[in-house]
Amino acid sequence: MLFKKIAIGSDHAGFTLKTFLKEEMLKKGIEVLDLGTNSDDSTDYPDYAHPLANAVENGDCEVAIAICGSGNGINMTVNKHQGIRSAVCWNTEIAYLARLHNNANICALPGRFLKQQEALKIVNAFFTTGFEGGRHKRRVEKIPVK
Ligand SMILES: O=C(CO)[C@H](O)[C@H](O)COP(=O)(O)O
Repeated sequence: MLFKKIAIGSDHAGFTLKTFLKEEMLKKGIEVLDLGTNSDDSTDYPDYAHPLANAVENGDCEVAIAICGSGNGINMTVNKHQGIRSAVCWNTEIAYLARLHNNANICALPGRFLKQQEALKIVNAFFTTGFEGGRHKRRVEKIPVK
């Protein structure tokens, strides 16, 4: 694992997977900042996405896991923040490339479409892969709207 502390957040559709992944990260000795939600009662994903993005932007954590039902809404929301590069990761190869080529700092997961063990493999791929730099650095630097 490249990171000692991560943040995690979800809406109601991601709550069960968030709980599972948080426990798995804690077992590995990773510190976890859990920004909610705290039950499967219906919620609005932006209410959890913005605090999660803020935690990464302000340096509380280098990386985070964001979960909603499809992964899309929470991904769209965190990507509104200038310092965030979030990728919806639905398999290990996508997670690997999100880090290697895109230097992604948030792993967005579709909680309603992943089995827990699949999600764990995806997160492990994300957290163990470094940024390749080189030509990818030039491209990543061109992402922000000036
Ligand atoms: O995936 C999501 C956003 O992209 C949400 O988790 C999903 O829209 C929630 O749906 P519902 O209110 O019907 O449980």
